[in-house]
Amino acid sequence: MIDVDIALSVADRSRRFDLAVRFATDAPFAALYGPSGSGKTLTLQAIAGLLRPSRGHIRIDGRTLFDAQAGVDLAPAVRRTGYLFQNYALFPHLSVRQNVAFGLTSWHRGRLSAQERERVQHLLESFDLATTAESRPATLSGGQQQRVALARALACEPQVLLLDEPFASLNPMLRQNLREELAEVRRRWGIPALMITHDVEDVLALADVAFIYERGQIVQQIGMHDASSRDMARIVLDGPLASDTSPLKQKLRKMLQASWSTP
Ligand SMILES: Nc1ncnc2c1ncn2[C@@H]1O[C@H](COP(=O)(O)OP(=O)(O)OP(=O)(O)O)[C@@H](O)[C@H]1O
Repeated sequence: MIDVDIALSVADRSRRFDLAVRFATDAPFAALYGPSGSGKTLTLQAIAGLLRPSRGHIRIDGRTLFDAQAGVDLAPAVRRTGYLFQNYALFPHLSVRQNVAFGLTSWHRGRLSAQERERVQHLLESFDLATTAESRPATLSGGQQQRVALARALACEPQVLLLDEPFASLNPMLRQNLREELAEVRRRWGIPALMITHDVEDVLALADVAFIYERGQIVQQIGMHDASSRDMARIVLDGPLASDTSPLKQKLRKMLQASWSTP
Protein backbone atom coordinates (compact mmCIF):
# COMPACT_ATOMS: atom_id res chain seq x y z
CA MET A 1 0.00 0.00 0.00
CA ILE A 2 1.38 3.39 -1.02
CA ASP A 3 -0.17 6.14 1.08
CA VAL A 4 0.83 9.70 0.22
CA ASP A 5 -0.71 12.90 1.54
CA ILE A 6 1.68 15.83 1.22
CA ALA A 7 1.98 19.52 0.52
CA LEU A 8 5.10 21.39 -0.44
CA SER A 9 6.14 24.56 -2.18
CA VAL A 10 9.16 25.26 -4.34
CA ALA A 11 10.17 28.72 -5.41
CA ASP A 12 12.93 30.62 -7.05
CA ARG A 13 13.15 34.38 -7.43
CA SER A 14 10.41 34.77 -9.99
CA ARG A 15 7.96 31.91 -9.44
CA ARG A 16 6.47 29.61 -6.91
CA PHE A 17 4.83 26.22 -7.32
CA ASP A 18 2.52 24.62 -4.76
CA LEU A 19 1.98 20.89 -4.70
CA ALA A 20 -0.81 19.31 -2.66
CA VAL A 21 -1.44 15.66 -3.50
CA ARG A 22 -3.14 12.84 -1.76
CA PHE A 23 -3.51 9.24 -2.91
CA ALA A 24 -3.53 5.78 -1.44
CA THR A 25 -3.32 2.70 -3.58
CA ASP A 26 -2.43 -0.96 -3.43
CA ALA A 27 -2.36 -1.24 -7.22
CA PRO A 28 0.80 -2.98 -8.42
CA PHE A 29 1.36 -0.37 -11.14
CA ALA A 30 0.20 3.23 -10.80
CA ALA A 31 0.72 5.97 -13.38
CA LEU A 32 1.15 9.65 -12.58
CA TYR A 33 -0.16 11.25 -15.72
CA GLY A 34 -0.60 14.89 -16.66
CA PRO A 35 0.84 17.91 -18.40
CA SER A 36 4.40 19.09 -18.09
CA GLY A 37 4.99 21.11 -14.94
CA SER A 38 2.00 19.70 -13.02
CA GLY A 39 4.04 18.32 -10.11
CA LYS A 40 4.65 14.67 -10.93
CA THR A 41 8.42 14.71 -10.49
CA LEU A 42 8.17 16.72 -7.28
CA THR A 43 5.88 13.96 -5.93
CA LEU A 44 8.43 11.22 -6.70
CA GLN A 45 11.25 13.33 -5.26
CA ALA A 46 9.31 13.81 -2.04
CA ILE A 47 8.69 10.05 -1.77
CA ALA A 48 12.39 9.36 -2.35
CA GLY A 49 13.31 11.90 0.34
CA LEU A 50 14.98 14.36 -2.02
CA LEU A 51 12.45 17.09 -1.11
CA ARG A 52 10.87 17.77 2.25
CA PRO A 53 7.10 18.37 2.32
CA SER A 54 5.80 21.06 4.66
CA ARG A 55 3.00 18.84 5.90
CA GLY A 56 1.52 15.38 5.61
CA HIS A 57 2.84 11.84 5.49
CA ILE A 58 4.31 9.19 3.20
CA ARG A 59 3.82 5.53 4.12
CA ILE A 60 4.76 2.43 2.17
CA ASP A 61 3.40 -0.90 3.33
CA GLY A 62 2.69 0.61 6.72
CA ARG A 63 6.27 1.89 7.10
CA THR A 64 6.38 5.65 7.69
CA LEU A 65 9.00 7.39 5.53
CA PHE A 66 7.79 10.86 6.41
CA ASP A 67 5.33 12.29 8.90
CA ALA A 68 5.48 16.01 9.55
CA GLN A 69 3.40 15.84 12.70
CA ALA A 70 5.26 12.94 14.25
CA GLY A 71 8.63 14.42 13.22
CA VAL A 72 9.61 11.41 11.05
CA ASP A 73 11.79 12.13 8.01
CA LEU A 74 13.90 9.14 6.97
CA ALA A 75 17.08 9.85 5.02
CA PRO A 76 16.88 8.94 1.30
CA ALA A 77 19.40 6.12 1.73
CA VAL A 78 17.22 4.21 4.20
CA ARG A 79 13.85 4.81 2.51
CA ARG A 80 14.21 1.77 0.25
CA THR A 81 12.82 3.48 -2.82
CA GLY A 82 14.23 2.37 -6.18
CA TYR A 83 14.44 5.47 -8.37
CA LEU A 84 14.71 5.01 -12.12
CA PHE A 85 15.66 8.38 -13.56
CA GLN A 86 14.59 9.82 -16.88
CA ASN A 87 16.80 8.36 -19.64
CA TYR A 88 18.21 6.04 -16.93
CA ALA A 89 21.01 8.46 -15.92
CA LEU A 90 23.66 5.74 -15.92
CA PHE A 91 27.16 6.88 -15.00
CA PRO A 92 29.15 6.80 -18.25
CA HIS A 93 32.54 6.51 -16.53
CA LEU A 94 31.52 3.51 -14.42
CA SER A 95 31.22 -0.10 -15.56
CA VAL A 96 27.88 -1.89 -15.60
CA ARG A 97 28.85 -3.65 -12.35
CA GLN A 98 29.78 -0.36 -10.67
CA ASN A 99 26.56 1.26 -11.86
CA VAL A 100 24.52 -1.53 -10.28
CA ALA A 101 26.60 -1.42 -7.08
CA PHE A 102 25.97 2.32 -6.88
CA GLY A 103 22.45 1.47 -5.79
CA LEU A 104 23.90 0.14 -2.53
CA THR A 105 24.60 2.87 -0.03
CA SER A 106 27.75 1.18 1.18
CA TRP A 107 29.30 1.60 -2.29
CA HIS A 108 29.79 5.24 -1.40
CA ARG A 109 31.96 4.24 1.55
CA GLY A 110 34.23 2.60 -0.98
CA ARG A 111 33.77 -1.09 -0.18
CA LEU A 112 31.08 -3.71 -0.44
CA SER A 113 30.70 -6.62 1.92
CA ALA A 114 30.94 -10.13 0.49
CA GLN A 115 27.16 -10.38 0.79
CA GLU A 116 26.67 -7.16 -1.17
CA ARG A 117 29.10 -8.26 -3.88
CA GLU A 118 27.05 -11.42 -4.13
CA ARG A 119 23.82 -9.41 -4.45
CA VAL A 120 25.29 -7.31 -7.27
CA GLN A 121 26.44 -10.48 -9.04
CA HIS A 122 22.98 -12.02 -8.58
CA LEU A 123 21.33 -8.91 -10.06
CA LEU A 124 23.74 -8.92 -13.02
CA GLU A 125 22.91 -12.56 -13.67
CA SER A 126 19.14 -12.10 -13.23
CA PHE A 127 19.18 -9.30 -15.76
CA ASP A 128 21.38 -11.18 -18.19
CA LEU A 129 24.15 -8.62 -17.78
CA ALA A 130 26.93 -10.84 -16.43
CA THR A 131 28.86 -10.87 -19.70
CA THR A 132 28.71 -7.08 -20.00
CA ALA A 133 29.51 -6.43 -16.32
CA GLU A 134 32.88 -4.77 -17.00
CA SER A 135 31.66 -2.73 -20.02
CA ARG A 136 30.71 0.93 -20.03
CA PRO A 137 26.97 1.74 -20.44
CA ALA A 138 27.52 3.55 -23.76
CA THR A 139 28.48 0.25 -25.39
CA LEU A 140 25.14 -1.36 -24.45
CA SER A 141 21.85 -1.52 -26.34
CA GLY A 142 18.83 0.49 -25.15
CA GLY A 143 17.29 -2.64 -23.63
CA GLN A 144 20.48 -3.55 -21.79
CA GLN A 145 20.77 0.01 -20.46
CA GLN A 146 17.23 -0.18 -19.09
CA ARG A 147 18.14 -3.45 -17.39
CA VAL A 148 21.24 -1.88 -15.79
CA ALA A 149 19.06 0.99 -14.50
CA LEU A 150 16.49 -1.45 -13.14
CA ALA A 151 19.16 -3.61 -11.51
CA ARG A 152 20.62 -0.47 -9.89
CA ALA A 153 17.19 0.58 -8.65
CA LEU A 154 16.60 -2.90 -7.22
CA ALA A 155 19.98 -3.13 -5.49
CA CYS A 156 18.71 -1.46 -2.30
CA GLU A 157 15.87 -4.04 -2.03
CA PRO A 158 13.26 -1.32 -2.55
CA GLN A 159 9.70 -1.42 -1.31
CA VAL A 160 8.60 0.65 -4.29
CA LEU A 161 9.95 1.50 -7.73
CA LEU A 162 9.75 5.16 -8.72
CA LEU A 163 9.96 5.48 -12.49
CA ASP A 164 10.39 8.93 -14.01
CA GLU A 165 9.37 8.69 -17.66
CA PRO A 166 11.31 5.51 -18.25
CA PHE A 167 10.66 5.44 -21.99
CA ALA A 168 11.08 9.12 -22.87
CA SER A 169 13.18 9.69 -25.97
CA LEU A 170 13.18 6.04 -27.09
CA ASN A 171 11.98 5.01 -30.51
CA PRO A 172 8.49 3.39 -30.64
CA MET A 173 9.73 -0.14 -31.41
CA LEU A 174 12.11 -0.13 -28.48
CA ARG A 175 9.46 1.41 -26.23
CA GLN A 176 7.11 -1.48 -26.87
CA ASN A 177 9.77 -4.08 -26.02
CA LEU A 178 10.94 -2.23 -22.94
CA ARG A 179 7.40 -1.82 -21.64
CA GLU A 180 7.00 -5.59 -21.76
CA GLU A 181 10.35 -6.09 -20.09
CA LEU A 182 9.58 -3.61 -17.34
CA ALA A 183 6.19 -5.20 -16.66
CA GLU A 184 7.85 -8.62 -16.45
CA VAL A 185 10.60 -7.43 -14.09
CA ARG A 186 8.11 -5.71 -11.82
CA ARG A 187 5.99 -8.85 -11.63
CA ARG A 188 8.98 -11.11 -11.06
CA TRP A 189 10.32 -8.97 -8.21
CA GLY A 190 6.85 -8.31 -6.81
CA ILE A 191 7.50 -4.62 -6.17
CA PRO A 192 4.83 -1.96 -6.73
CA ALA A 193 5.69 0.83 -9.16
CA LEU A 194 4.77 4.49 -9.49
CA MET A 195 5.49 5.69 -13.01
CA ILE A 196 5.46 9.21 -14.42
CA THR A 197 4.52 9.30 -18.05
CA HIS A 198 3.27 11.66 -20.74
CA ASP A 199 2.43 8.79 -23.02
CA VAL A 200 -1.11 7.43 -23.02
CA GLU A 201 0.21 4.17 -24.45
CA ASP A 202 2.33 3.64 -21.33
CA VAL A 203 -0.79 4.12 -19.21
CA LEU A 204 -2.84 1.71 -21.32
CA ALA A 205 -0.12 -0.94 -21.48
CA LEU A 206 1.11 -0.90 -17.89
CA ALA A 207 -1.02 0.91 -15.36
CA ASP A 208 -3.64 -0.55 -13.04
CA VAL A 209 -4.56 2.92 -11.88
CA ALA A 210 -3.85 6.40 -13.24
CA PHE A 211 -3.66 9.57 -11.14
CA ILE A 212 -4.40 12.57 -13.32
CA TYR A 213 -2.35 15.64 -12.39
CA GLU A 214 -3.22 19.25 -13.04
CA ARG A 215 -1.48 22.30 -11.59
CA GLY A 216 -0.02 20.59 -8.54
CA GLN A 217 -3.05 18.49 -7.67
CA ILE A 218 -4.52 15.12 -8.48
CA VAL A 219 -7.84 15.90 -10.12
CA GLN A 220 -8.94 12.35 -10.91
CA GLN A 221 -8.13 8.72 -10.16
CA ILE A 222 -8.96 6.20 -12.88
CA GLY A 223 -8.92 2.44 -12.33
CA MET A 224 -7.66 1.20 -15.67
CA HIS A 225 -9.32 -2.23 -15.53
CA ASP A 226 -12.82 -0.87 -15.09
CA ALA A 227 -12.34 2.51 -16.72
CA SER A 228 -15.45 3.80 -18.45
CA SER A 229 -15.24 5.14 -21.96
CA ARG A 230 -15.65 8.58 -20.43
CA ASP A 231 -12.59 7.97 -18.23
CA MET A 232 -10.63 6.73 -21.22
CA ALA A 233 -11.73 9.69 -23.27
CA ARG A 234 -10.52 11.96 -20.50
CA ILE A 235 -7.11 10.33 -20.55
CA VAL A 236 -6.75 10.61 -24.29
CA LEU A 237 -8.61 13.81 -25.06
CA ASP A 238 -8.06 15.97 -22.02
CA GLY A 239 -4.57 14.68 -21.29
CA PRO A 240 -1.34 16.25 -22.31
CA LEU A 241 -1.50 14.37 -25.61
CA ALA A 242 -4.65 16.10 -26.77
CA SER A 243 -2.72 17.66 -29.60
CA ASP A 244 -0.73 14.54 -30.48
CA THR A 245 -1.02 13.78 -34.16
CA SER A 246 0.39 10.25 -34.46
CA PRO A 247 -2.00 8.04 -36.48
CA LEU A 248 -2.56 5.52 -33.69
CA LYS A 249 -3.47 8.20 -31.19
CA GLN A 250 -5.68 9.98 -33.70
CA LYS A 251 -7.56 6.72 -34.31
CA LEU A 252 -7.93 6.08 -30.62
CA ARG A 253 -9.13 9.65 -30.10
CA LYS A 254 -11.83 9.23 -32.76
CA MET A 255 -12.95 5.90 -31.35
CA LEU A 256 -13.17 7.25 -27.84
CA GLN A 257 -14.79 10.49 -28.89
CA ALA A 258 -17.50 8.45 -30.64
CA SER A 259 -18.12 6.23 -27.61
CA TRP A 260 -18.04 9.23 -25.31
CA SER A 261 -20.66 11.12 -27.25
CA THR A 262 -22.97 8.06 -27.49
CA PRO A 263 -25.64 8.51 -24.80
N1 LIG B 1 13.52 23.86 -7.26
C1 LIG B 1 12.51 24.47 -7.88
N2 LIG B 1 12.32 25.80 -7.78
C2 LIG B 1 11.30 26.42 -8.38
N3 LIG B 1 10.38 25.79 -9.13
C3 LIG B 1 10.52 24.47 -9.29
C4 LIG B 1 11.58 23.73 -8.68
N4 LIG B 1 11.45 22.42 -9.01
C5 LIG B 1 10.35 22.34 -9.80
N5 LIG B 1 9.81 23.57 -9.97
C6 LIG B 1 8.59 23.87 -10.73
O1 LIG B 1 7.54 23.10 -10.21
C7 LIG B 1 6.64 22.74 -11.25
C8 LIG B 1 6.37 21.24 -11.20
O2 LIG B 1 7.56 20.56 -11.57
P1 LIG B 1 7.62 18.99 -11.83
O3 LIG B 1 9.03 18.70 -12.27
O4 LIG B 1 7.10 18.24 -10.67
O5 LIG B 1 6.62 18.82 -13.05
P2 LIG B 1 6.26 17.50 -13.86
O6 LIG B 1 4.79 17.32 -13.79
O7 LIG B 1 7.11 16.37 -13.42
O8 LIG B 1 6.69 17.96 -15.32
P3 LIG B 1 7.39 17.09 -16.49
O9 LIG B 1 6.35 16.11 -16.87
O10 LIG B 1 7.67 18.11 -17.55
O11 LIG B 1 8.63 16.47 -15.93
C9 LIG B 1 7.26 23.23 -12.54
O12 LIG B 1 6.65 24.44 -12.90
C10 LIG B 1 8.70 23.45 -12.16
O13 LIG B 1 9.26 24.47 -12.98
